[in-house]
Amino acid sequence: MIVTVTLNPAVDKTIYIRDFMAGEVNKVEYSVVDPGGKGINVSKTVAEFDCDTIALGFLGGENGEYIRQALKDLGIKEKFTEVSKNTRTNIKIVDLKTGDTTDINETGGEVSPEELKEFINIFKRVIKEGDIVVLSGSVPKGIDNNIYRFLTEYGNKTGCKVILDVSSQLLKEGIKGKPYMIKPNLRELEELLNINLDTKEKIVDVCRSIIKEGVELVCVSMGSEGALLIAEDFVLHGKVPKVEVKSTVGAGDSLVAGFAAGLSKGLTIEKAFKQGIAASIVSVTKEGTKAPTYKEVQNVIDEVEVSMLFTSNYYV
Ligand SMILES: Nc1ncnc2c1ncn2[C@@H]1O[C@H](COP(=O)(O)OP(=O)(O)O)[C@@H](O)[C@H]1O
Ligand SMILES: O=P(O)(O)OC[C@H]1O[C@](O)(COP(=O)(O)O)[C@@H](O)[C@@H]1O
Repeated sequence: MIVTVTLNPAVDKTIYIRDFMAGEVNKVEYSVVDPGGKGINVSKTVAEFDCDTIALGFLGGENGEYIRQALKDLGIKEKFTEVSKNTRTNIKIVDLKTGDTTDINETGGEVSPEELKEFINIFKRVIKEGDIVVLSGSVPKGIDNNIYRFLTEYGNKTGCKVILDVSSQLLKEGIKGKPYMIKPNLRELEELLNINLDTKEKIVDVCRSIIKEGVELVCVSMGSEGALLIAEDFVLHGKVPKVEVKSTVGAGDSLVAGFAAGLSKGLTIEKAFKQGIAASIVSVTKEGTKAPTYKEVQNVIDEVEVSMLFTSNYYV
């Protein structure tokens, strides 16, 4: 089972504008709406891979109802904790001329201590030995920065593989729980360490120090430059072909999803990584945060070039 946790889901509204200019009147060409939030996007994609998945977290109000119904329509199981505050709406502005995306993310309504307690009880009841647990995204008000450390430690104790895709202080604290894998993008990694990472060697070195803290794998996504997968004794680089970008929103989630789906089906780490990258490539060619299908991913998988950059103690 792939259990996803989205503590701060969102209705993602992606607005397509040609030549977007902040501070000016902009004409919307068209827009799309999707159930979103990082863990939910992962569940949407792994479900396309025929993996058993369940989505957990908080949902409330009209937006919460919309997401619940959308997941039901997609045949995705969920056990979200109902909260009193309406789930947020995140606006994504995609410039049809440049392909650039501007994210306008709401913070998310406050979660009460009782609601948090209920979620934790559900989490403890749902996860089982052998599950892959994906913990992703920001947290709404009312939740401490150490929540992911707690959930990761509980997941480890239960015998799950925990994948953590969060940023800033949440990532710093979460690493202390020793997740199986973290997936920062390059900007998030630089922010975490307050350092400029302008070469692959520098990235590998800092990731190795994170691995020393008890994380097994660090997957650093680098947008159109592909991604690195760093372990104690190897480094893989996945290169991506040039594609027509419709929306980069959810690309990282698709990478995590393709990887998690691969692991749950018993693929090697290298093959799972390749599948994750292929899923992320398909994701950027789709509007909004529409999930890549299994067939679409298999159609591009041979275009992903995965090479070994480093083994044991020398660069190859
Ligand atoms: N412009 C792009 N062209 C091709 N692939 C892309 C592009 N942007 C992102 N990707 C793919 O999506 C992955 C995740 O994107 P990235 O922007 O690094 O993460 P996040 O969405 O978490 O910020 C990348 O590693 C890459 O495989
Ligand atoms: O929880 P956060 O960090 O505020 O991010 C939420 C946003 O991230 C997304 O899940 C997209 O994430 P990625 O582009 O990093 O894959 C959107 O669906 C959502 O609006």
